[in-house]
Amino acid sequence: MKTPVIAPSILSSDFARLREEVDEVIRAGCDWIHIDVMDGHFVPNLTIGPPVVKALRQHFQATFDVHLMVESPERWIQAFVDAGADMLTVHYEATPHVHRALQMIRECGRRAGLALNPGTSPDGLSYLLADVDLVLVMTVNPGFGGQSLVPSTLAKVAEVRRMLDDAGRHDVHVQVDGGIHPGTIRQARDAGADVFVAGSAVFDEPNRALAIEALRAALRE
Ligand SMILES: O=C(CO)[C@H](O)[C@H](O)COP(=O)(O)O
Ligand SMILES: [Co+2]
Repeated sequence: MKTPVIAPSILSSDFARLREEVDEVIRAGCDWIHIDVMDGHFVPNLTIGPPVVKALRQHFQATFDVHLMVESPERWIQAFVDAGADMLTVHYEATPHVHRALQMIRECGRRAGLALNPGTSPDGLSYLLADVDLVLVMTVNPGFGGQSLVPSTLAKVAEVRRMLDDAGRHDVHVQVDGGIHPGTIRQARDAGADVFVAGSAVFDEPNRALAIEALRAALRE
């Protein structure tokens, strides 16, 4: 089984203290920093753009996992690469040119992720298995933190892991995002996920080290 990756989503952090918030979760032992980019079109919320990623990159060497919830993400790939993203995840539903978007990310020397909304079938993934380093199975509808995990998405996690295994792509990460906390993380792991995004479960807790440890402890149970 792959080593679990804990990726706090800064969407739930205090944006007025963003640098301190990121510093705190890195010191608390998180693995990646998950950055939610929303454009007000693909999802009904607006968040972070390349300047904020660039500003954080001046201070941190951690892995920046950039989740692009934007229409036509291919327009933004170069800007986020230049800003310091290590991996970029695009939504299957956000562009008719998803294969090209994944190719562009890899041509920039970055890891490419493909995200599937709760209502999206993983069938299309079968044509993209060679082009992904990560599959993000959204466990909530994208747009906001603090939602409850949609239970039907866990069967999709298992299906995606099976497709990857059948294709010999054991190296590909399966990420879950939304509603992950100590009470749900183990189910997601048992379904086949190895990367766990957690926003409110980390940033709504006063002690972030304890919050991250609670997630890891739930995985060990
Ligand atoms: O992509 C996202 C929302 O679209 C966030 O990463 C996700 O919602 C994390 O928040 P929480 O852990 O509080 O559910
Ligand atoms: Co996200």
